[in-house]
Amino acid sequence: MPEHIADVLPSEARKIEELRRQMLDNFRLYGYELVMPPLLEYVESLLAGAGQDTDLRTFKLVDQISGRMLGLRADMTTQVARIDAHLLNRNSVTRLCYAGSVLHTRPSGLHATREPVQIGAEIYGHAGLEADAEIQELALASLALAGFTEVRLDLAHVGVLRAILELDKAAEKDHITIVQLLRAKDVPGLRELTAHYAPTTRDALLALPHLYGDVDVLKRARAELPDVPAIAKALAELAALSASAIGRADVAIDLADLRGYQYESGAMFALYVPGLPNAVARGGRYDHVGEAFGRARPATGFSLDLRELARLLPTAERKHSIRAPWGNAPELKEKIAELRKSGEVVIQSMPGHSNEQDEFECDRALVLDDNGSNWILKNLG
Ligand SMILES: N[C@@H](Cc1c[nH]c[nH+]1)C(=O)O
Repeated sequence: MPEHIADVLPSEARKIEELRRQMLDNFRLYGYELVMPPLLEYVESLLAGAGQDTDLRTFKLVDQISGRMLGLRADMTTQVARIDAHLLNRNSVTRLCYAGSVLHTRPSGLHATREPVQIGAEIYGHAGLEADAEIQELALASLALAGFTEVRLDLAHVGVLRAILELDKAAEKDHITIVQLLRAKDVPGLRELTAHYAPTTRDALLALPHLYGDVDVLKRARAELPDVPAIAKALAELAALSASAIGRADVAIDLADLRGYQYESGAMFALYVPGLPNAVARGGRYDHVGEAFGRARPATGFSLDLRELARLLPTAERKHSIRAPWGNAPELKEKIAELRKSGEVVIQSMPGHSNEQDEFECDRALVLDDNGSNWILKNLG
């Protein structure tokens, strides 16, 4: 097997599948419609509106039919945005959800898989914070379904850095380097790069790595960052979103968090659970991806990797099941069908073999009673 590619064996597969069903069912309760974008498509449409990171993470191959370059999806969010922009052509609010494998050319961490199972939900057509708040609530509800009670919500906002850069042409030119330095929290590097910038820009950029902590950070940010409408608006949005998460997660603000800086255009969040240093779920606003498909639509959503989440959960208990003989007798077949209909797992033994499963534990057997006329259940001690 290639590195960071692996089979998913029964007990793990069961955990992933159970989570997938629970989360999709919950999305449905909020009115999200399921879509299934293709595993691969032309690279231009796959990467439309996405950043350089997604490009580097995307496996590419040549299409034998068209001779054009195809990409294997590394993130389903842009595909779902394309579906909203091109195919649905609705003007009102559209809620879409999805679940499927994505592929990464390189793993995102030491133990990360290169084939995550991505699940997520997106809202199109509403620019207000209500949509962001619903997505945030859905992401938290998804982790609650998986059994995580201690969750930290980190909030960030693309608008803050963008507004600072707009104040200074020199800084705008160094945009990509600045993002890299901020991501690495490399303050000395940042100090060197910003030495010749206007003092307000320099001070603002150097303040960002320190603007991390509980919601009081927002007050500090108002005092330390330039007093321009775009920054005030971003900070107000973060205040509102942190208020809507109170009681459901520990909220932290991180104004230098740019790890998901791909297509995002507004407030972003990351969810953390104990035992894992990386975020288990990410989301945020990305209003400009639709434009790349010719139809600007406000957009916000979140996604997470079910494989990674399942890894953090204890092994699922083996399901109690019933062992039955193999046979053609109508009474036996009828009895087995009846038990299965009632939700019991009935495993018929193949002649000459015993059963071996990771997932099921046969605690009962279907046997003929003493008269040899009725099929009854016998407890296996
Ligand atoms: N797909 C993004 C998260 C996201 C979903 N919708 C908007 N943002 C990611 O994997 O980081």
